[in-house]
Amino acid sequence: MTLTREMLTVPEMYEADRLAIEGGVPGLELMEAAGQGITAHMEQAWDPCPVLVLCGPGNNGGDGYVVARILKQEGWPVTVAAWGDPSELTGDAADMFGQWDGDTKAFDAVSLDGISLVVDALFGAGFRGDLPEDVKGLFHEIAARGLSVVAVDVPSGMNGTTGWVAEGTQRAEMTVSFFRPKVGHMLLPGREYLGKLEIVDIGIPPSVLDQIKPQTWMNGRELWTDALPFPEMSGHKYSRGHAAVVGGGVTATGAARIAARACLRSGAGAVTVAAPPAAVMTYSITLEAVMLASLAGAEDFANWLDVKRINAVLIGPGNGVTDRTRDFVVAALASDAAVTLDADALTVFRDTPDHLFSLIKNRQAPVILTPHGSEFERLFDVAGSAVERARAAALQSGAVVLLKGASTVVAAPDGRARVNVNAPPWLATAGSGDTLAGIITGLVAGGMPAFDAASAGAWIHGEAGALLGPGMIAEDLEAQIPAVLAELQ
Ligand SMILES: NC(=O)C1=CN([C@@H]2O[C@H](COP(=O)(O)OP(=O)(O)OC[C@H]3O[C@@H](n4cnc5c(N)ncnc54)[C@H](OP(=O)(O)O)[C@@H]3O)[C@@H](O)[C@H]2O)[C@@H](O)CC1
Ligand SMILES: [K+]
Repeated sequence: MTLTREMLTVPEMYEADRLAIEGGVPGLELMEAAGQGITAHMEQAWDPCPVLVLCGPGNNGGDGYVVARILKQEGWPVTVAAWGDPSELTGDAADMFGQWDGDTKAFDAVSLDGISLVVDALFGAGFRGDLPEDVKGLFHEIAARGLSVVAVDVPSGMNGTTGWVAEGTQRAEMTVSFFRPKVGHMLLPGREYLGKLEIVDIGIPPSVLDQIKPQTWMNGRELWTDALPFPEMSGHKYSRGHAAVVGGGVTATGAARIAARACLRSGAGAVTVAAPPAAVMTYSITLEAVMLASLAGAEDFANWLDVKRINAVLIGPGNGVTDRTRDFVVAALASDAAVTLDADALTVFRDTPDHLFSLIKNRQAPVILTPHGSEFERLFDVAGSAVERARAAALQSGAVVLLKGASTVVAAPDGRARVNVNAPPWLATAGSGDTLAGIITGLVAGGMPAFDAASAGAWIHGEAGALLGPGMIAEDLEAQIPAVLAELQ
């Protein structure tokens, strides 16, 4: 069931292609099926109209010649323009060019007059470097005329693994790709260039995935619903876990309150805010079901975690970049509880990230780090796409790393990564991250494995934001959690 959520890197897609051919599916059949899949989606979205098919020098161009042939057979007025000399095509693409029975214009001779729709079959998985100047020029003119573009596999210029786009890459209205989505399809900036993404079955047997063993998934309920901590009839509140949320000082209590409530709603049987004594009064008049403990220093905190058998701790929201915050993190990491570190609890280690990582690696219980982009950069010196960076950070730290962004990535130290894309843009609002950290901590307290809890937390958070719509504030999110959980049950 989880099979349909995998995403492939470009090398993995080439491997899928190779294994399918080795298993007896001819490459020409895959290309024919690719062309059929593209035209089927085009015919659903558009009535026959004058179409320009731009064909490149590799197999992406080969797909283009299939599209041109099928559309022409079905009565569409088709113009084909080739980038490079089509007589130099090799392999399946040369074969498909041979089967194209219309004219093929030279790239610099092409006119957009009278054209309504453009098929971009110039470069796909094999693109590297910069777009050629003449391609950029034509793309610019296509955009200026407001013509709709259908991209084959990826908009030409986009990297299917990283989502990176070369200068001049043209936004498509529809992108048709094959077998499984590519990781880059879900990452920015590429994700915004695709238009509607359609994935077509081209006859690659799914069994090739047993050999490829993809490590990246589109986050979604099929991946973790079974591990959600729904309470049992025989359970009582402490059997559902007791979470602690470390609270900030008197002028910064809101973040911990938001997180604690989200935590209680999401699976913890009980939640206590561990507050500095001076702030206890503020917390006590603003919390009801969430309990309160007055804890002066890290030693008291460590003893209390033990006595109360706290099984999940959240530190960070509103905590301040202070020695107290760092001491509380060290105490929490010395306990048996699962630990979520967010915001200031990450930033306090900006000068000593290796110290944090060694504390994480020297414990049994899981740790989840939930940085946004700049918090991430303070701890990790890694390059690449969001998936590559989150994965490298998880490996380096020994923690599950949830890197927040428009495409939030959750990575495990064993190399698995999930990309979450259900979050609406209005979810980027003050306090939203506190809610997310609270949800995750609640799920962990309820017994969910850390990687699943972080994945489910990101999804539930996104779904709650989507239910609310524009104008929502972080305080609203918590009240949506029951509806989202009910939908998952
Ligand atoms: N895999 C599958 O399962 C299936 C794959 N299929 C299709 O195959 C596509 C992959 O085909 P592909 O490997 O031939 O690569 P493709 O994207 O056509 O480009 C290579 C050509 O572009 C050139 N080139 C590159 N960068 C350039 C630049 N900056 N500026 C100028 N030139 C540049 C490059 O030149 P070279 O680097 O060799 O000098 C080479 O000539 C894939 O996206 C999908 O559409 C389907 O048929 C179904 C089955
Ligand atoms: K393309």
